[in-house]
Amino acid sequence: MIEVKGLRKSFGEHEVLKGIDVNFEPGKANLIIGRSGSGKTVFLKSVLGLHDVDSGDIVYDGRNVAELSKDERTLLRQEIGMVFQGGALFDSQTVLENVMFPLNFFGDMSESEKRDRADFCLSRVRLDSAHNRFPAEISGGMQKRVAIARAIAMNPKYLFCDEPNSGLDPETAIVIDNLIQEITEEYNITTVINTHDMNSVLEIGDHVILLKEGYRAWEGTKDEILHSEDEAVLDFVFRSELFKKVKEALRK
Ligand SMILES: Nc1ncnc2c1ncn2[C@@H]1O[C@H](COP(=O)(O)OP(=O)(O)OP(=O)(O)O)[C@@H](O)[C@H]1O
Repeated sequence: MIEVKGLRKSFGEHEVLKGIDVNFEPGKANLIIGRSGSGKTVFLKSVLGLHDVDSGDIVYDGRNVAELSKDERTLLRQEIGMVFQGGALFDSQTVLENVMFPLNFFGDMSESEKRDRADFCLSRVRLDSAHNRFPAEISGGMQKRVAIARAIAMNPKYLFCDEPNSGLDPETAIVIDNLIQEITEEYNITTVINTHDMNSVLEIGDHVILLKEGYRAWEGTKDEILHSEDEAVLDFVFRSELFKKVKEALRK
């Protein structure tokens, strides 16, 4: 579990996160939603330790990040997988090499163990036939699968995904959402996903956190969001035509 308590983060005079409290449980897809500029990326980066925060606590299974030594932070870092926007694969490396990258960097496996692990992760994301191709030679959906395979290579306890669906058609986006959820449940990972995509909320929103102007404006499940009459939820939800239709149908 990841506990976030009273998280505040400013850039100069601009306070972006205004005291956020939230817990992320393992085995669940925890979704952060909110308008552009509401602070989703700053929040994700703050929890990941990529931003120094002004105040608040970030606790990974009892380990308060602020109190960890440099070595303990390095160990924690190895327990975290990340899927960045756009996949962020290395263009000059093959699919297999991309997945082996964290194993080369952190692990102490032999070459054949690393290959076996990368093979396993690629087959787990149902990508068995692209090992020797380069990212530019495969589709956007396949690139996301490679990014997920790389993120789970080190068997992470925590998985962070920043807009994992960006640039994908709706059908492929749902496949990727379901894959992330399956992996989250199967390995009991604490997964946190930033998303703009209301389809994702309907598909995999076990725990949804709505950020608004740096506050946690609402928190609940995908089913609760559909029935919520909360002002912040309505304000956000009714920007999505799909969601608007679903909600109006439920009201009838
Ligand atoms: N490094 C930075 N320096 C100064 N301001 C920043 C920095 N990073 C983010 N901000 C500001 O913080 C606010 C929240 O940005 P953030 O990127 O977290 O929004 P977001 O909800 O992720 O938006 P989007 O959905 O468009 O990605 C914005 O006003 C942004 O300008």
